[in-house]
Amino acid sequence: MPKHKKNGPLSLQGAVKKQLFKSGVELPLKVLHRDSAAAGRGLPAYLHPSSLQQLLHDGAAAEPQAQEQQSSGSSAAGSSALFLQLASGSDCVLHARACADVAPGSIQLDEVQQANLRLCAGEVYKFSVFQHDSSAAGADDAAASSEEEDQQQQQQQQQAEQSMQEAADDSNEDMEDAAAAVDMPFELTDLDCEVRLLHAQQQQQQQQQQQQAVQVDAVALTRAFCKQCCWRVLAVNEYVVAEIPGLPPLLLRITAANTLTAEEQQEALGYHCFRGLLTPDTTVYMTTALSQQQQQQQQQQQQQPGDVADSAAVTATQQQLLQLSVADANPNSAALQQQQQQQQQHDAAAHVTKVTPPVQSRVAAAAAGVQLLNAVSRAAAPPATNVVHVYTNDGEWFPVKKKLLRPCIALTKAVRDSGDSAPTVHVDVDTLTFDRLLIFLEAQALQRQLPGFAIHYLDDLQRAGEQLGLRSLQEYCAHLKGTRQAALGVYSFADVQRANASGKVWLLLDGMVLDVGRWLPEHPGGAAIIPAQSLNCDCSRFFEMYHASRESFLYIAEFYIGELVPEDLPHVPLGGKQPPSSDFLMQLREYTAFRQPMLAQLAQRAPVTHLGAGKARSAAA
Ligand code: HEM
Repeated sequence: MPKHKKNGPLSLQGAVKKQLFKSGVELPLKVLHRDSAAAGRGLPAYLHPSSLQQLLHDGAAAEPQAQEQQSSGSSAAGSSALFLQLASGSDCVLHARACADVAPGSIQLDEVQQANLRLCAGEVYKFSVFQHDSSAAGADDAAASSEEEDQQQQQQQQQAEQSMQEAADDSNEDMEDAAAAVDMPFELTDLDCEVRLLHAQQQQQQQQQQQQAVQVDAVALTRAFCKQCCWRVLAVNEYVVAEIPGLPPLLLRITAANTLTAEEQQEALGYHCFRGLLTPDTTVYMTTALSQQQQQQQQQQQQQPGDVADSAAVTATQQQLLQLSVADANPNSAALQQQQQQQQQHDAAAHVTKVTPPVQSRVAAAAAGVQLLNAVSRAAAPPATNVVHVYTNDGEWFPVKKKLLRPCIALTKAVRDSGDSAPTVHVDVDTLTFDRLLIFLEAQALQRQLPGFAIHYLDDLQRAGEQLGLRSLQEYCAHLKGTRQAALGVYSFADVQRANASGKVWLLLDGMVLDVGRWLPEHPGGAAIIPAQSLNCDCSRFFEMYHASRESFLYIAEFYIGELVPEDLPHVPLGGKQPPSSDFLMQLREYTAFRQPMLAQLAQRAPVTHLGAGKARSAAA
């Protein structure tokens, strides 16, 4: 079971999701500037206690979701700390506290907070209480919570509260309260930060004269960062300014955030994490930032065959990463000692050279203004085998989870490929259309609201659906265009026989009519067996015999074109020597609940009393 089952990421195209998510009371607040260099870095946003109360309590008559927010926020009321976000939706989440010195109706933010939220001092913006939408977790996480999960969550929460207690010092008590305010919503497993000097240009000029970069101990930096940000919500591309005594201020940019482990990510569908809660269990990776000019130089170096060794060395520096848990911010912690021991063992085994990078690396780091010492690389991810590498007709490449592509029946072979490396397919679809197709697939897989594509994209999308055998997309586009024909029908046995005689391949499976013609070349059992054995009969028994797994059930919806008129059922010969088992039929019906609307319509219509060819056919959907 995924560790973060209920506390998954805010995922699926953050912007879209944020719009769907109603955020309760929206309070206009005027932004007041606070000089962080003078007041101290890493302080929360401050607002007047009355504003905080308004945010928490004015929404008494709000919608249920908003009320839920009130209750989650009310625990923060006592401690006068909470998480806020822009009402219009923002990735960055503010940790805010009440302060009587701030004028009512305003909020005091330092320059980093303003930059993160793209706000100008003196302007008025609407804010609301932030609440993590746990329903946005991956599809696999969408299931209702079982007792076991609840217990696990309680345990996790107790553990977290305990470690929170341990990690607490005077300066982060407020942050704990704020974390409690959103009921421990979504913990980060790991986070990547890119480091540079805050005042890079000025510093670089000085360094150029001195020909050296500022040397930063990655361990000390991580400790400082974690101490400042523990129990705060951090978002990708958010900036944090960290200070280490004796060094100029450092600017950290969050470059990646994950609430699932690498293995869990492999499994999860539609996982797009862009923010989460930093906890004592989060692993933080640090790397130096390369300036644009350096990146260009690096690319040029890589293009020159003779310089391969040099460019590799520069890349290695860029990849210098630090892995350190927040809990290890305490130098005496057992975890740190254990990790150091493990690291020593690992280094001895892997012959990792750290601390002193090669000369080229030092030059690269110097240009970025920072040289990280004691950096350790993130373990390389194993090659993914659960993806298909899809190349679009304009040369773009998408690694897509096999599970997500399953409804694309034209890709069945690739999806079912069980080789050691991920299969590659080329599709005659352009990048933008394929991107939209993926959004559709993801919404469909996660049972979310389907995206409302603009009318001018629909033709391309419909064609892409046809290309990839994605019927649901074809139908959806037709539906959006308002030209949807009666896609599903009620067919007589004679209709089916006639279709098969005309070269189509229509199967009858427990009363369902399935058009599998275009898919035959992709059928894992081969293209020949179905037409040879299963036309013009009920193929339920063959289906049961040949398909040991239930995977084949998952495809049926893609072929479903309607129902056989019930009166004809007794006249359809059975394929195979005996009828299908009742167990099989029960399972089949469980997997084909999509039939229900058609069956309900059939139950209401007047019975047909003869086998009149074509007469039974009626538009049903
Ligand atoms: C909508 C109709 C069908 C679908 C979606 C379908 C799907 C599949 C799938 C996914 C497999 C891979 C093995 C598995 O998952 O169990 C498979 C294998 C196979 N199918 Fe089908 N199938 C269909 C109809 C049929 C019919 C009607 C026949 C026979 C008349 C048939 C014969 C086979 C055979 C012989 C294999 C290979 C079994 C093996 O290697 O053990 N299939 N099919």
